[in-house]
Amino acid sequence: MSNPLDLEKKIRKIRDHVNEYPDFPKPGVLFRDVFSVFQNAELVAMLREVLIAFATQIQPPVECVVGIDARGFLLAPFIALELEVPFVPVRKKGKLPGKVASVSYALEYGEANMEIQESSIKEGQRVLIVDDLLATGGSLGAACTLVKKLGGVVEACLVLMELSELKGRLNVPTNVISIIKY
Ligand SMILES: O=P(O)(O)OC[C@H]1O[C@H](OP(=O)(O)OP(=O)(O)O)[C@H](O)[C@@H]1O
Ligand SMILES: Nc1ncnc2[nH]cnc12
Repeated sequence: MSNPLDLEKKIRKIRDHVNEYPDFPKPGVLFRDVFSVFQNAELVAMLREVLIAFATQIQPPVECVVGIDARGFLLAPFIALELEVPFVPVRKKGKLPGKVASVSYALEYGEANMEIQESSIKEGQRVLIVDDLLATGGSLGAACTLVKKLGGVVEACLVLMELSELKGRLNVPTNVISIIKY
């Protein structure tokens, strides 16, 4: 595993390769596109290494990694594979088969729903929730609610990017670790 200096260099490189799109998907939003990092296999390897370095610091170790629809699905499996624990998806309403638990959450304008499969988390299981980006905290907050509904214990949330000025971490009832802060 990298020493902290190497890790910082890798984080800077990843940051340099997150493309920014002004006024997407609506005026006033500067969209930060994690997919641009995935254009380059060397950067993907760095991203995986950085995510694992942060996730393995979490104590006690987590027993399950939850990824949030859709871009959390790019990141969470790297961590689950390394820790040799299950990966569990939280998805937008109507996408998951079988019995699901649901929660509604606030968007910038209006409301949305997220779901998790009921049997996916065991009572008392220690969970890490992963997403690409923290903005208002609505998505991470909703994922925390779902994990708790199933009896899981959210040890931490981990995001690659945090839009600090939106103060989204105030809407997340657990420790939030962010790798790149804007
Ligand atoms: O902190 P919040 O205000 O909840 O915003 C963060 C969420 O917004 C984006 O996903 P989005 O909801 O755009 O869905 P997508 O991944 O399907 O594009 C991003 O990938 C996070 O999941
Ligand atoms: N600025 C942003 N860039 C990418 N995804 C987002 N989700 C919410 N705000 C976002």
